[in-house]
Amino acid sequence: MIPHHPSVAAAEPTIFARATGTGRAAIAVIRLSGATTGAILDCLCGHSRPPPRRAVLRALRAPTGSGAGPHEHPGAGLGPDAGELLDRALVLWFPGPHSYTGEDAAELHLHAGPAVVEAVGDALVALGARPAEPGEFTRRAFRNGRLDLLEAEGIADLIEAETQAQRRQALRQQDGALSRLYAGWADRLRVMLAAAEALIDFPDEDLPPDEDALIRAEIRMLGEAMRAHLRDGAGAERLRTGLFFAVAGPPNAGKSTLVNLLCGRDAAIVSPWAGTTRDALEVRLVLGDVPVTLVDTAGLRDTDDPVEAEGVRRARAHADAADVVIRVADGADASAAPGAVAGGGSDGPVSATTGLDETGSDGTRSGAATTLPVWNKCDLQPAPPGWLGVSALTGENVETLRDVLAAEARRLTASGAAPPPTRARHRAGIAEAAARLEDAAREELPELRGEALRLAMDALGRLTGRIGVEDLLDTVFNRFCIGK
Ligand SMILES: Nc1nc2c(c(=O)[nH]1)N(C=O)[C@@H](CNc1ccc(C(=O)N[C@@H](CCC(=O)O)C(=O)O)cc1)CN2
Ligand SMILES: Nc1nc2c(ncn2[C@@H]2O[C@H](COP(=O)(O)OP(=O)(O)OP(=O)(O)O)[C@@H](O)[C@H]2O)c(=O)[nH]1
Ligand SMILES: [Mg+2]
Repeated sequence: MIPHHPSVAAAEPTIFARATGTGRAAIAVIRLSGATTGAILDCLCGHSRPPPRRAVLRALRAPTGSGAGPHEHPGAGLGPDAGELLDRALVLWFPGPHSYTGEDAAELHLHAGPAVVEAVGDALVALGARPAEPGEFTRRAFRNGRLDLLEAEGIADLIEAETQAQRRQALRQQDGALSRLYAGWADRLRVMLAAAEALIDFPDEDLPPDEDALIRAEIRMLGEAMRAHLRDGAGAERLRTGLFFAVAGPPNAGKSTLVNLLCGRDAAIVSPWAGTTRDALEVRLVLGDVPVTLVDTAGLRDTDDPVEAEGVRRARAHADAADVVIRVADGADASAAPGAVAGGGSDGPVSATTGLDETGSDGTRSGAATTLPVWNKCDLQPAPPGWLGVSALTGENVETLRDVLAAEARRLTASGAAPPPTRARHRAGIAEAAARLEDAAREELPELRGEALRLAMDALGRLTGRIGVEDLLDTVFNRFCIGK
């Protein structure tokens, strides 16, 4: 870095970050991106920069003078002298624009010892690079047009994916499926907008009389496609974030015993005394290829104990917010007959497939979509009709319960074949675009219709991160031959 050279000073600083996780590992990958990457590599590798896109073994040496500390001279160490050996590492050089970020970039595949990583990081800082912010490589890739916002989100989801279903959904979005769908809609909008613009510029000529009706029909069809997309999408968003299942019911019903059985470890305290569980206890499991947080809660009852009362309050809050409530009845309790179960909100067992309101009108996920009535201790007393009888003690029917829960998890996260929206941001953007299309279909004046269509396009443009003003000019110009 040469601070006073304007073209260099204007360039983005070169950034670096460890791309692999911390903790004990064999290899640590440090990636670099930015204009001075090549010069930094030259210095580290004793002026023997590897050929592009080839993994080559190099002795990495500290820049001379780096012992003086990182803040001395940003350009220090770019000279020819070799300093202390830091590691023998595999080095990759990705000259821009054919790199992940589109900038000059590199990777250093180091031995993963913390001292090695620290020494190389210090050397990079001494050579004028700075540690990257979270997501900064992908942010640069986006700014350089390597991917759009939706694809960048897909990458984030791919990194987070815990199950194969999540991986498939993320990969599809990373591959541009959602981008292509929205870009196709934006193309259709551009044609409509061009038609509206033509009416403004040439109000009396060129357009057949039924053109107006055709444009309106096309606007309505596109709006309907967007609304169908929104209807399809709640499951995809739930698959991305995972589900919450609450285990609720009266004290001593065996809720904690059941939770331990489902997660396969001794997570919750079990005792023969009612009121054992007070704090809500979360365990993570995978059901139907969906990550599920299972919440064990305090038994629901009236109590004078303020601590237990707070537990009961939290239990109800968890049941209200959960995607599925597993309502456990105490089969050993004579008063546990259907209709006498405490705290579930409604009387008696509720079918696992009723009470669904998949998506609120604002597109948010709804609470307590499903209640599953489970009759525990069926080893003592068989389940009445409408209840799934299980025994957390003997394990009887617990695998059936797991299957039912897995089916419910799959059902709640299902989406249609088309790429679905996977974030609230997508729903909000598409809902906005659909609303502006409704405006456009209503408008009589071409100017106002054009404005509504433009707002719809902006909403789509914000989803991909590209607002296509230039594209719009091109389309009007090309398709309608205005200059003719
Ligand atoms: N070592 C390593 N593994 C990795 C990554 C990485 O950056 N480094 N990735 C990081 O996310 C993912 C792979 N994604 C990548 C995407 C594009 C390019 C790239 O260099 N693209 C160039 C050249 C393409 C080509 O040779 O065909 C380009 O698109 O112009 C590299 C990695 C997963 N695995
Ligand atoms: N016979 C029989 N006993 C069970 C069964 N499941 C649990 N128990 C017993 O019931 C008692 C209560 O079990 P917990 O799992 O602590 O019940 P809980 O619903 O979590 O109770 P709270 O936390 O107090 O609300 C314990 O003694 C368990 O061993 C079962 O299926 N059959
Ligand atoms: Mg308990």
